[in-house]
Amino acid sequence: MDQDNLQRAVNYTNKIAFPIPIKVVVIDLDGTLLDTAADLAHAANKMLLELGKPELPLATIQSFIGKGIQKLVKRSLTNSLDTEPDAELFAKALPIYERNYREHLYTYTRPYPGVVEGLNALKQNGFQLACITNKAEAFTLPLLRATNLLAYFELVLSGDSLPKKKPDPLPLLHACKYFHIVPHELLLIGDSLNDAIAARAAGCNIFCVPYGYNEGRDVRELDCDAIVPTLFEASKLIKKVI
Ligand SMILES: O=C(O)COP(=O)(O)O
Ligand SMILES: [Mg+2]
Repeated sequence: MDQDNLQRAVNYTNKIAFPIPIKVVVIDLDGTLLDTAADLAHAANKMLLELGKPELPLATIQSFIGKGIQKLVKRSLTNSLDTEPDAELFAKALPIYERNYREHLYTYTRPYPGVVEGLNALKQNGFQLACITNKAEAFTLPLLRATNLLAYFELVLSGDSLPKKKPDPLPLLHACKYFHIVPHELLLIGDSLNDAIAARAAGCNIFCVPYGYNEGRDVRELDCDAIVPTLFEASKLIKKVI
């Protein structure tokens, strides 16, 4: 299946029976609910400018999204995925980044096509909804509020809500306890390896969207149950169990 078709049709990557019986749907934020890359990149380039460093292209910064704000700052400072920046430089850069991001949190940020329709369909079909993101809570809640998405979610877990974030299974296992369900009754919908690894480690179902970030890699590399073009299409692949 080529990229264009991937954006249009469901790609069943796992030979399991659909619709999958599910009780709770957990949805990732950056790259799944909201297209946040332009505002995240704007703050990163403002930070680089203030530090006297060269700006980076949007596509490069987009590939740095996925493991939270601190990692995004480290990656932007070093222009690489895994190099540690000088500790002093990082300590100086982080508050600059946070200030710039706070000031332009939702200038360009919008829900992706099919998100609102998908959330409405999931609610109508009786699913309980949660949002689990690696984004810091100080940014998650204002963003969900500003885009009118907050009211859909009974539980919101951010990157700093618990001692560990995705790809660790802890946030998903925490959600299972919160909703009194077992992991296979939970479906995570995400855009990246952090979601896929966390879901598999927790024993949850996982769908991926092809329009997100995935740290710059092809979404077809991920171990997931289906690649769904929109949240609305995802809602047709699960059935509510009591
Ligand atoms: O904050 C990030 O880097 C990614 O956040 P996400 O888990 O919502 O994709
Ligand atoms: Mg994401």
